[in-house]
Amino acid sequence: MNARTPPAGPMPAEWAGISGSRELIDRARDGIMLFDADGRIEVANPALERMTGHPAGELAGRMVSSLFEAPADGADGPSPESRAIAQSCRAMLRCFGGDLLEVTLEPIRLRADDGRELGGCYVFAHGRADTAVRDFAVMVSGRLADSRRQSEAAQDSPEESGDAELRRLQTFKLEQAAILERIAIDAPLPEILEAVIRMLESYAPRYLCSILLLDDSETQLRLAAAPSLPPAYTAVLNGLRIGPYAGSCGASAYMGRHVVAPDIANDPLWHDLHELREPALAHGLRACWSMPIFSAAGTILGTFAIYARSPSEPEASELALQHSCCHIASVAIERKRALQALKENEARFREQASLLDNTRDAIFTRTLDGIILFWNKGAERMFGWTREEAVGASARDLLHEDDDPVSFANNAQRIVALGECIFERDMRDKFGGRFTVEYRMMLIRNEDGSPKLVLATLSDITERKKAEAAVHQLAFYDQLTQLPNRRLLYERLLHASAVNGRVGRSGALLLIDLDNFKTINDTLGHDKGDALLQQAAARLSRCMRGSDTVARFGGDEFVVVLEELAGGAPAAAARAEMLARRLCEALAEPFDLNGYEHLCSGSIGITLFNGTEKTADMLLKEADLAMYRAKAEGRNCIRFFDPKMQKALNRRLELEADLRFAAARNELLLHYQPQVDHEGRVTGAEALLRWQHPKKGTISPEIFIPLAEETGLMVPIGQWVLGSACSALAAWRADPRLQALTLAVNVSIYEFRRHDFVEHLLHLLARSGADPRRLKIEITETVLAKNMEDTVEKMSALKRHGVSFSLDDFGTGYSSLSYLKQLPLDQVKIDRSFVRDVLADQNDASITRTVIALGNTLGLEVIAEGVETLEQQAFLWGHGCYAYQGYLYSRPVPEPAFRELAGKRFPRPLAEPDGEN
Ligand SMILES: Nc1nc2c(ncn2[C@@H]2O[C@@H]3COP(=O)(O)O[C@H]4[C@@H](O)[C@H](n5cnc6c(=O)[nH]c(N)nc65)O[C@@H]4COP(=O)(O)O[C@H]3[C@H]2O)c(=O)[nH]1
Repeated sequence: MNARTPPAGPMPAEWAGISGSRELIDRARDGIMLFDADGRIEVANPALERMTGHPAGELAGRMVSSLFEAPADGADGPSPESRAIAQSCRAMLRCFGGDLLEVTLEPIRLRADDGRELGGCYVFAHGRADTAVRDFAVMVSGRLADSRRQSEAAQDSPEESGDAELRRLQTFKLEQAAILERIAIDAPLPEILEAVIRMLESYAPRYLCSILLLDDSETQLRLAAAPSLPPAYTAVLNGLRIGPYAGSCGASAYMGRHVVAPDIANDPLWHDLHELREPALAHGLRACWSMPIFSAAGTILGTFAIYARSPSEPEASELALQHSCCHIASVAIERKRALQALKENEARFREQASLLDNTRDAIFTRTLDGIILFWNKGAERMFGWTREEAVGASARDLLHEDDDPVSFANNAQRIVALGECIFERDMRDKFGGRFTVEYRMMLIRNEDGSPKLVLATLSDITERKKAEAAVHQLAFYDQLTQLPNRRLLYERLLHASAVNGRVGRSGALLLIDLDNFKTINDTLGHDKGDALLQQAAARLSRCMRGSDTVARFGGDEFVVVLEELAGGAPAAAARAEMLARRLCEALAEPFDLNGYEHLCSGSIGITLFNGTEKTADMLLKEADLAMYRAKAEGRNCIRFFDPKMQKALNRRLELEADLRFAAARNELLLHYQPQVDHEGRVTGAEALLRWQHPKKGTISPEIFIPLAEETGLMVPIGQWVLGSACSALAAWRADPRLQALTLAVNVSIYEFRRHDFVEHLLHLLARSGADPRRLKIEITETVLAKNMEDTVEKMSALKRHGVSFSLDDFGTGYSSLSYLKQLPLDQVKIDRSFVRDVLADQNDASITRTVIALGNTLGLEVIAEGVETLEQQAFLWGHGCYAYQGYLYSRPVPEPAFRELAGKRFPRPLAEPDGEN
């Protein structure tokens, strides 16, 4: 545009050239007026009349300025003289009746080539002017100028040039529509951009155009379309850096505005751009006007450049065309990018969905009402419903959520409240198959935070649950009877005592022992023993209520915990006894052990509890004591624990604790009781263990030996005894009075059974230097009862080293005498219980005689213990027993006293007493 413009002349006749465009102007939504160089209105369209309320046709002929108040934005008034092309502004329009209306004004000024003012066109809009209308108005105005030029040059008839213009314009519009259609059908972008360029180039054949797009780095422009520009030039143009002096396009993209280089050869923007400028000039490109292509959001997408072959500046019409092309290009680029983004999103979504399909878990989404929206392959596999069947269906129906409506409703509430919840649930598939899942629900929210939908992830944990159940079964249940085992019993007992203590209720613990079970196992075999335990367990369970527990405590012992016994202690005891009777009756029914009928009974010990002051162990001990009382009192009976038992129990517990350290504290010692022959000579001694308790004085072995045997202390104590006896024997070797004596030592079955008993004893003998031939081991019949082979083997091994054996308490056991022949014994000992009444009791006398005869027959020495009187001695002597031990000679004494006794001669038995039995 030439700035040195001469004053405007009269209204040119060329206005008639727009007559063919009137229809378009009249139909426009925005107000349009055309005015001459003096500012007199020539044309005002109906939209403008509607806006201002001026009657139709009344505006034509008025001065433009009469319609305006001062401009609203404080800029210069929109008089034709003061407005530049294409600068929109706010203006106040004076309406019919005087009201003011604020509008957006798009002014377009028209000048002749010689700079004369030709008039102008104003477009009024309430908001932003319709770009299409604006472009159109600009174009019409531009065409007016062209038309005037042509009429001046050719003096053609105005109607003809107006028609030609209208045809070109219609062609342009048709092409524009065709391009929009191609955009709509998603034709390739380069094709569309090229069509946009061709549209302009065919409308204005003297120009060549290019479209460059900003690359991802936003620092360079890439060639997108330039069909008519020479390839040698476009090759250099491609990759143009943007910047303030980077040619028309580089500067336009950099500054974000229209940049005009009227003469490339002299333009400062092109000055430093030799590599581009030279080829441009070489190919006859002299002017370049570049316009940024904006996105709807206002960011720069690229540039649209028009090249002219002679130095020039754009006319209003050319600017309008360029603007229009930029607009179409922007729509095409943005739509293409949006479609591309959509496609990428879709691809990403499909990829994510296929990832979801690869998981083993079932994943689905549903609305808050339960309508399924998404259903992955895992869900198809888990539930058997295909995606087509599931999407749109109700989760309630598909997943049988009504199976447990309460828990489901609770979880649905929880998820809305907490946003997430996890629970385990049994489910059913389409075909009725059942399985267990870990069900995770997560609430997905809308952007405003309101609940949108629920994402559910379900993992099948059926196998894990089974494995857990199997582990639990192994850990807490007895495998033979399937009853709770000892560990679970302790837990239940703990729980029962805690609950009962809280609510002030009583409970009872029953310990049931099957009478003579060991005999069944030993005589009938383990399979029958197992069958008996299984059937007994089933019978006991049948007598129980749901709240009670029957457990297998081990071996043939069962424990019952009665948790909820109503009433006080007496009522609870009565109830417990009643149940115990029922249990006894149940056990009394004959058992069918794989075809073998067996009658059984049980002994039951009961203790009551109602709080936690007694531990599970204490309760079990109490029931155990009561059960032993029941057994001692004839089996098949029921006994309650009473506090006296408790006292005894306490004493026993204390003693046990003390006994544990007795050897270490040197509280154990050996006493020696002489053994005498029929000549009255001391032949040996029996070593008898004594416990010198620091507070309780001497404690009898008859009290502490059974305790040691029960508590596992017998082995270390027995080892101490054997060690001490060996040491004594070794010491005796040096004393002529003692060196020929034997020393009898009691060995418990618990010591004898140990696999290394022989080695250990031989080691003690060797270490001490004692003569094995002087050591006599006293064993009881219980040693013989089990594993005869092992017993014979051990005895024989020791015998080979000179150790001899005496059978203690002979006659008191139940064992058959026949095995005596198999044993490498040296001596049998008549139990002192027979000797005591041998003169008074016929039975004892005859047993004593039989034992002596048997011993003699087998070639074994017979010794009698507990000989207190000369009469007893005489009886024994008279029936062939020539060795004695008893208070008649001496009580067990400490070693120094025994040394004295060893040299002593006791009176020999002279004759049998009168009145022999
Ligand atoms: N009424 C009466 N009693 C007499 C008479 N002569 C001896 N006695 C007692 O009879 C018991 C004999 O020992 P036992 O039958 O082996 O019976 C022993 C034995 O079974 C066990 N015992 C003692 N010391 C040991 C030991 O070191 N190891 C093992 N395993 N058991 C032992 O303790 C039991 C009791 O031992 P003690 O109390 O020492 O009792 C001793 C002894 O003091 C008598 O004329 N009249």
